[in-house]
Amino acid sequence: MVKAKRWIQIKPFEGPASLDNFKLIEEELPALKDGEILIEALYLTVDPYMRVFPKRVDDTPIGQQVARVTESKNAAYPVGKLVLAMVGWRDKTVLHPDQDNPFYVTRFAPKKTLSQIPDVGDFPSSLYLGILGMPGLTAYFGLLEKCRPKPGDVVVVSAAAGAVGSVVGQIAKIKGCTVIGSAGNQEKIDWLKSLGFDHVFNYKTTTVGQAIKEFAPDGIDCYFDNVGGDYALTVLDSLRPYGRMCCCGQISRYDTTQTGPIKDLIHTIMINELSVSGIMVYSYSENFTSAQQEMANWIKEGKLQYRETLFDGFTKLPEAFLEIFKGSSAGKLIVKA
Ligand SMILES: NC(=O)C1=CN([C@@H]2O[C@H](COP(=O)(O)OP(=O)(O)OC[C@H]3O[C@@H](n4cnc5c(N)ncnc54)[C@H](OP(=O)(O)O)[C@@H]3O)[C@@H](O)[C@H]2O)C=CC1
Ligand SMILES: CCCCCC(=O)/C=C/[C@@H]1[C@@H](C/C=C\CCCC(=O)O)[C@@H](O)C[C@H]1O
Repeated sequence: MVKAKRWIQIKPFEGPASLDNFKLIEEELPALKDGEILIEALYLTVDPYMRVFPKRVDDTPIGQQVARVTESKNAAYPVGKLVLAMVGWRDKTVLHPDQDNPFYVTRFAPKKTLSQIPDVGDFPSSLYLGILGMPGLTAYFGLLEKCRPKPGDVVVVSAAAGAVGSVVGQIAKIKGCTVIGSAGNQEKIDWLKSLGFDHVFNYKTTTVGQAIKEFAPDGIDCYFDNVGGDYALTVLDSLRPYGRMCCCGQISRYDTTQTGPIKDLIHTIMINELSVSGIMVYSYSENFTSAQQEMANWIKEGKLQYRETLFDGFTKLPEAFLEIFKGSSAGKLIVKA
């Protein structure tokens, strides 16, 4: 019998998430049936949506992991093979490779629990949870398909030092844009400047309105919104005619019970003929591999850089998750099991 650990959420979030919301349990896994495999987590992702996505299986928080097959009754999945699995915060899992993803919701999640690691080059496998995985793909499609940047455009990106924002800003530079990013501490600001961002400001000490006045007095062409709230409303109001906004996330609103004021955006959108689009990255599933290949090439050519903040140990999952909302680390947050 194999003993496995998994985290469960023992009480709903009320206000900011805390360690008390989670508990680690141990249980025995069933023996493998024909066709099934046992996988063991190598790297687990923590992402902002985990704070608000309502779905749970066995009270286990949602999430993808890079895992290794360690026992197999399925010839297509030999021991040692690496896979991507949407099984939540579990260190070991018995599953059938063809099984449907219990977290599946149209456009919001992969249809199957298991996905293949794309063959785009020799990279550390943790990157398939970050720059070559869901967050990187969100940046790629959100920027290129929704913001449609042209050379010379002024692009603003919020939460710019995060897994999504840092890729957005770099791709915008590859496309010849002027990039303005924001982050919450000096270390992140220095990193973003080293990546080639033209202007970076600390949104905790400079309002986005002040930053726009200083760095983009003639207005903005593209806004990649990761934070929502008043920040988003301010940038929306500074978009030039035919400006594009990609509404990617509202992290400023996730870790709280409060909701902010809703303003009437319709007039602004109409009068400036703005395209304000939502994005759900899995709508682009069919084009993932070509996007991953292009980003992999950019990484190899030194045009795209990545950064990871690693938490060491499966027991660190809740701590890593809370870190998202503290905002003190840059790049992709990953837990090494
Ligand atoms: N639509 C889609 O398909 C997807 C959307 N997303 C969304 O993209 C956004 C970024 O995700 P990702 O890059 O993975 O996140 P990360 O966890 O990498 O980065 C999160 C960062 O957001 C900033 N932040 C945290 N709390 C707040 C707050 N209250 N107000 C303002 N900023 C805050 C912090 O940086 P700092 O304070 O230094 O700026 C923090 O480090 C999220 O809103 C997420 O939901 C992500 C993936 C897919
Ligand atoms: C719900 C707030 C998060 C929105 C932005 C975001 O981070 C999206 C990430 C998706 C995620 C699915 C998340 C939420 C879907 C909500 C569905 C519902 O029924 O309310 C996951 O699939 C990876 C990203 O595509």
